[in-house]
Amino acid sequence: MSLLEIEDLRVSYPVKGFRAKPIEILHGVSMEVGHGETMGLVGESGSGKTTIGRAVLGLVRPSGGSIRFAGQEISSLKGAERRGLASHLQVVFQDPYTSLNPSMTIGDILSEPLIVHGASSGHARGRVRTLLDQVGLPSDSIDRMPREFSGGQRQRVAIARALAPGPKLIVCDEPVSALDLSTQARVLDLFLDIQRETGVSYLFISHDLGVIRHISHRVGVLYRGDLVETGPAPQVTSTPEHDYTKRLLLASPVADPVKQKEKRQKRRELLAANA
Ligand SMILES: Nc1ncnc2c1ncn2[C@@H]1O[C@H](COP(=O)(O)OP(=O)(O)OP(=O)(O)O)[C@@H](O)[C@H]1O
Repeated sequence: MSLLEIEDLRVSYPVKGFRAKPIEILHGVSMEVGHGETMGLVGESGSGKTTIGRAVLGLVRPSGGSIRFAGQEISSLKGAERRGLASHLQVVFQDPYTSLNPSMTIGDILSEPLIVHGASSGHARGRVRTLLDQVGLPSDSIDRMPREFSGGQRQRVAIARALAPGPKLIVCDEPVSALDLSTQARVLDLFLDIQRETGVSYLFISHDLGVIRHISHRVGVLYRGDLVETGPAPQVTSTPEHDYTKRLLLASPVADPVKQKEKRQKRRELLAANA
């Protein structure tokens, strides 16, 4: 049994206007995330990646299908039952500038989820030091404010906060796209190290095929609310089967200008063949 099993997931959003019908964003998505696995979810803006993450986190109610976590149906959980899941299911958002409370110290930001789950303040303080070490931040960060940190360091704090309750799965929603390239690489490596140490699973959302290739064991490609291709990361990101994935691959930038030119030509040919 996989840790997360999503089956025929449908989500619709309301549309403003008298008698306007809700618009369906996800049209029956099925996918799984195994224990200790990273499932990468890639697709262009508006394809519904974040909506899948929000449905898993209980932030949006599906109009159909099921979401099972560790064997339990969670799509209709509410109140205390949903809150009880929080220690197993965490999230890291895209923007490290807005996701941390600017008026709290790093120590308080990291202690909060521990104290909510019943830890004493002494125990929480000790655990915070371990978490800071785990994400590569100095222990004196504990008394500092988020504004004193760079974007990459703030994202490390956000990762530590997600790790605090010892989750089984972290939904990572574009967690490196607000960072510059070298910081991206370091934060991605941190995600990999943490997974090796803790066995946590990731549902890793990104529009960037390069990022997805680097971090994922398996990849799902989302196109306009449908999962059009799923498979091992090396296969999907180098020899994709679906035309949309081929276009996505040819649209991703490469450093070598000759290769970039070849890619542009292949992309033109593919588009012409499908015109
Ligand atoms: N709360 C909402 N109400 C109405 N429509 C929404 C809402 N949230 C998202 N949408 C629409 O649902 C579609 C999918 O959005 P979603 O954020 O899931 O896509 P995405 O693939 O994550 O895109 P991006 O990479 O730009 O974040 C978009 O057309 C978006 O405008």
